Amino acid sequence: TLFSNKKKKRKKICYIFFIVVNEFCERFSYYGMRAVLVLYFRYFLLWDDDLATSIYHAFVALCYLTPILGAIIADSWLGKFKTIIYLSIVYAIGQVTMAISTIHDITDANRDGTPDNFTFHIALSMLGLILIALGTGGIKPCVAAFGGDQFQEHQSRQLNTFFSVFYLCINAGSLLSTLITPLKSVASTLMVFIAGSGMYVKTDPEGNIMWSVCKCIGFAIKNRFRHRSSSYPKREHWMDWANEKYDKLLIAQIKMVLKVLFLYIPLPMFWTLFDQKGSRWTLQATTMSGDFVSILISTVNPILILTLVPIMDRLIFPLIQKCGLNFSPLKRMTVGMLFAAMAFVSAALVQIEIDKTLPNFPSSSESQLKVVNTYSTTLNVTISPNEHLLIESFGSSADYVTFDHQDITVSLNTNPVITKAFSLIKGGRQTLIIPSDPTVMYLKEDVKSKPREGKNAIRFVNGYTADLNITNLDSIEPSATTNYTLVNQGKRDFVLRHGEQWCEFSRKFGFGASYTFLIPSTVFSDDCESITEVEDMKPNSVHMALQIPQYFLITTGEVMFSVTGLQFSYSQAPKNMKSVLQAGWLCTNAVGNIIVLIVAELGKLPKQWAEYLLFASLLVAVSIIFSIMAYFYTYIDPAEIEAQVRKEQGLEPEEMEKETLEMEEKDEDQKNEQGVKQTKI
Ligand SMILES: NCC(=O)N[C@@H](CCC(=O)O)C(=O)O
Repeated sequence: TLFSNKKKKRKKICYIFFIVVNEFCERFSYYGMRAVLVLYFRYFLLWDDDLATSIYHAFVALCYLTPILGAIIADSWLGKFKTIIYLSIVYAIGQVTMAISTIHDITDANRDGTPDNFTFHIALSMLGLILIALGTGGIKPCVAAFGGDQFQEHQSRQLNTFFSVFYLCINAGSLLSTLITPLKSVASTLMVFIAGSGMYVKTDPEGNIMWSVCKCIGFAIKNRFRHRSSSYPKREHWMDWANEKYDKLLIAQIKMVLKVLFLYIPLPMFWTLFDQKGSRWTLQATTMSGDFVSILISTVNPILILTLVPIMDRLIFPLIQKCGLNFSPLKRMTVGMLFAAMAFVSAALVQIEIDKTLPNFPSSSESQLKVVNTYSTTLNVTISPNEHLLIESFGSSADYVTFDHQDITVSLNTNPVITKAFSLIKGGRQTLIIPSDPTVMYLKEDVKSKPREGKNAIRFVNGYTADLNITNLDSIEPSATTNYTLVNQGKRDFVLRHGEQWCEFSRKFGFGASYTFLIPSTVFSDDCESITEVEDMKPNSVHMALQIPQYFLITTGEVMFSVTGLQFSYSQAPKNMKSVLQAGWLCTNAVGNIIVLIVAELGKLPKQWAEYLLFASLLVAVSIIFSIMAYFYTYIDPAEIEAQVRKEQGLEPEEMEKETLEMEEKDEDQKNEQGVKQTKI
């Protein structure tokens, strides 16, 4: 017995391996593609930030809504195994379609590097994304439930370990996806999964279960309405009004599912906060300094998951249990929510620090102006009605001057005095450039927010007497100013050229600054030494390491909330509705994403830290509601309830046989475990 049990255990580990490796490959492909999706929208399809972000979130939401479809197909029609195979093929076709949509040569007839027919590329990429959402979402609830199906009812400890390992694989896949291309993994997902085919425990679909569930619920509601008069005796549960027509077992199963789905109502709020990691927190990082921005953003969550899941599973949870505390799944989920709320409090504190260092940007009714003087002498600049600035040659005003009106008149103390009227941009920042010929002074628009991704915005004013060529920029005419170019942090070299003359200058950049470089007429004679720099926006000074606590807190919350939620959804679902409940669980994630979309559309509170605190408070309120709901929830053993109902109905011999077999196996396992313990002693 000992030998055969060991063999069985090894076999189980082997086919569980196929399932978790399958999940690893699938997540690897999904996250790999997702990581470059916004960049594809921005730089290939040339969409603006808002559209790119909205379509990105809509895609993520769709990926978490399609599980309903996958679950219906699996539980009612194909079974989980075939659903995973078929939808993986859909997924692979989606990835290939997406890959084809990125080949600009297909429509680039004039070979200028940009597609000629954007509609074709947009249509193809949208088709690809829909297929990927169908594939990834469709197989996701089935893989988790299918993995769970490989365990028997008495193996709850192993089942919990499975879900932890499953979650580890999700995050290992997402971590590695940042390093290797996603396409290859779709094929390997399928191959790995099919390789284990002969070993899996495959439960058969039980007819169109979702349709039966809907009809049964519909009948219960109709019947209840028909018997609304107080002369009819009340029933224990409103679903009992379906008793007249439907099987007691189906009614009992629906009651179990509805009970859990009701509990899910407050859960999207967790995902609303969680999903802002990729939006608000990423934006926060762009206003901070530190050279690990992209690595931090894409890898810190999976790295922490890989570390925290084993620590929680092997150390923290057993320790809590040893202290005699009952840390039930629903309590863990509540604590997980509180951790996420703390993460947002931490984000708010970091934001307050950042705000102290941010420039004072104009409000929507204000205008800001700075003056740059490239005239040969110091100038006295008067801006009506009462602003007086003394500006050295090749210097600038100390900071921006804020106006609550747009029409200004500028006077220079030249001989004769030069006066010119300007109209400023409402809510904008501008620089008044005074060139070597001050009569042609002009306004140039400045950046009014921190440059993207911690980059630096730079531009040049040509005070030289002829056209100049600067590395990577178009030629600049005398007295003109270039538009801003974004440069990365670190040392950058620029070569200035006019005909045969040239000189080179280097500059070390930090993060998120903006500069205007003033090129004097002597630039070639002093080898670029005389180029002066005007700091339009200071570099970021709050270090990105300050974001680590918020990432740590939210990931701790995720481990408590999400891993437990997965296990809970599986263990509380009746056998024929395991994938449906997994899909319900994933839908909480979809709703969370949709809320993020709405919040992004509605705009922000004037102060970002206040928005973070608002979200933290909302989640605390929701977790209180959830803990009250959880208090009234009684954990069930779906198999036991099903067996009881069957018993009441009179068991069929076939089922009785199956159950006896399972009981015998359970006994065998227990005896074996005791045997192993005795041998160890
Ligand atoms: N760390 C992110 C992560 O693991 N995300 C999961 C979502 C889990 C869930 O919704 O239950 C994933 O990508 O599968």
